[in-house]
Amino acid sequence: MKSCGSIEEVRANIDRLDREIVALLCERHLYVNQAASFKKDAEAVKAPQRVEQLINKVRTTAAEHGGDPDVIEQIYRGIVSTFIEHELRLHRERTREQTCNPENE
Ligand SMILES: O=C(O)C(=O)C[C@]1(C(=O)O)C=C[C@@H](O)C=C1
Repeated sequence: MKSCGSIEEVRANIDRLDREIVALLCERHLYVNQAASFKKDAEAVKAPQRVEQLINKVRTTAAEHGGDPDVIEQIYRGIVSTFIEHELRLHRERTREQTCNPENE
């Protein structure tokens, strides 16, 4: 990270990083969508043990980068709970499609 000489330079760097972060979040979202199709019920979608495991991993990664593990944990809890909500909706829609489709009877 370089030291900036103006707020414009700071914001240009934030914008540059946001483009990368959003692209990575979009790729992450595609994998989360795939995860939903491997799950049987809402409990499996929530996967609380996996959430705690990944929180521990991102806390470690934050520390390795000289970051603040508490801030990163807070950000990730927001990301994962948003994905869980989306995954639950996807799962409900798929379950409804399967029960309503006569070919599945
Ligand atoms: O790993 C999974 O099972 C996922 O569905 C992905 C993910 C995530 O965003 O990382 C989302 C929902 C689960 O609560 C756990 C993790």
